[in-house]
Amino acid sequence: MTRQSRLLAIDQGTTSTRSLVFDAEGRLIASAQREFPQYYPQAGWVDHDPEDIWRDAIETAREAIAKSDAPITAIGLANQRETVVVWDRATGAPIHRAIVWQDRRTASECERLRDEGAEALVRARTGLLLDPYFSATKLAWILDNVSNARQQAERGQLAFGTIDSFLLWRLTLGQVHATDATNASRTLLFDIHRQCWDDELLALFRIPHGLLPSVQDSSHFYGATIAELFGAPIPIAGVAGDQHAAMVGQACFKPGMVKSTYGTGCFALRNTGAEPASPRGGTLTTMAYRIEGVPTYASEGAIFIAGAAIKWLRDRLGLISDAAETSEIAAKLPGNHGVYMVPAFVGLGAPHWDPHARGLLCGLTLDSSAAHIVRAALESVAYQTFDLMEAMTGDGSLQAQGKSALRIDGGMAANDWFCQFLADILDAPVERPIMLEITAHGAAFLAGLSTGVYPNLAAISNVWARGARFEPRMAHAERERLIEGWRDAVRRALSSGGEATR
Ligand SMILES: Nc1ncnc2c1ncn2[C@@H]1O[C@H](COP(=O)(O)OP(=O)(O)O)[C@@H](O)[C@H]1O
Ligand SMILES: O=P(O)(O)OC[C@H](O)CO
Repeated sequence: MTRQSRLLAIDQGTTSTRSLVFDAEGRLIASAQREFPQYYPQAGWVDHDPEDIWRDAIETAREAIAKSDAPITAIGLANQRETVVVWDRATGAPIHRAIVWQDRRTASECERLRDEGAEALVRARTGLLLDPYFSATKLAWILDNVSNARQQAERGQLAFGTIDSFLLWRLTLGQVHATDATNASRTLLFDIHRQCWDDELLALFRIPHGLLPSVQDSSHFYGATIAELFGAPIPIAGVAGDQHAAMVGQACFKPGMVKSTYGTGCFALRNTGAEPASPRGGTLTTMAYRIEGVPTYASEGAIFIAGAAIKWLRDRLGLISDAAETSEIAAKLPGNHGVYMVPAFVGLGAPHWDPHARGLLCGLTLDSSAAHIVRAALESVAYQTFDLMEAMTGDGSLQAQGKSALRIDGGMAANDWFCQFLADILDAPVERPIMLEITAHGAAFLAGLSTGVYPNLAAISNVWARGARFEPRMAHAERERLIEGWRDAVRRALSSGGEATR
């Protein structure tokens, strides 16, 4: 291990962009972060301005590099997944705002394709479902709705990418048009078994092949940044979708290991090894990571709203002024008083996959207070995780997977009350690493792996360090009662009147 190595991770998330410098022992040396605007042009639509993302990526990277005590060995990128950017190859200018993973504008197109019987093909090739969450229908929407876009795409004048591809293009001034296998696996266009773009899927979604980036390993030399950006070229040596980077950051390298990341949404991934698991109960089959050409697969449960519910309490309801207050507010209550929140603000993801579900608060009485609503928001994220585990294992327990602890990270993992409640509801221990910036850590690890900072995955496992462990301590009957109350609330929120759609 090279002692003076410094790895820069750029973690481009849904609500903020941050750059962090780590040393080879995994210590955080420097960081910088910016929140950026969210655009909601219509109900259920969510856009980002790619220029905001580019500006923040560069500014935070420059700031972190300036604070670093040694030169940067390599850069790793982690990014919000599925979000679509289309840009002009000649100018690098986006032709439309980025359409964000949370955006539901293509729900009816997905329903049309499902009615035509396309879901079996999609499920078999990609491990995913026909849901507006994924990239393909968003990309087709841009081609169909921006004047001349389809013609330009067919003439090879445009490029498509998830956020990683767009940043790679800009960092290398158009020399690199690439993505990694984890990001590709979220587009609905990539065959996860053959590890290539799939012509039948491209035809189904009407996507010209010439738009697509090349697909590389997650740990790979992608190219070097142009010298003008950071004073000297720096190799870009790792790329992964943020949830996959978190798998690496949590050192979930053995089959059966599970991590759950609580940022804007919550994404639980279980390593299934060299073979893709058959999807069950509304979970997805996806890549964990791809290293030296060898794919490692994962089962995934995706919850669209986790920390975003806490942000909503702060920004829209004004019930709190800081997310961190929620831990103490919830802890002061003896119970939830029968109040539940189903934060289906953008529909429900796994295991229900109901884009038309909408959020609700229920069980309110004249006794209910703001504190009950705050607690209900925190509780909802734990119940949703239980639903994911249940979908993955059949009974909600982590023990059923032969592993006893769930490794968690992301903004909400800082909340002790939430961590304890999660352990109680899952009836399993929850482990939180010392380093909560696990996504960025994973991106740095991937860059360090391809530049010789780490010889192998075992060296990365050695860097992972547990910060806290929460043991389940809730009585069985209480847990059952709470989960039953949650199930009742979810039935009310589903658009199909209580039946899970898949
Ligand atoms: N102490 C806390 N308790 C509950 N939620 C929190 C806490 N701190 C941050 N959050 C929530 O976590 C989210 C930020 O986490 P982060 O991992 O930075 O998200 P992202 O990468 O999606 O932008 C925000 O939605 C915020 O509301
Ligand atoms: O920005 P995050 O951390 O909420 O992650 C977003 C996911 O990648 C969407 O699939």
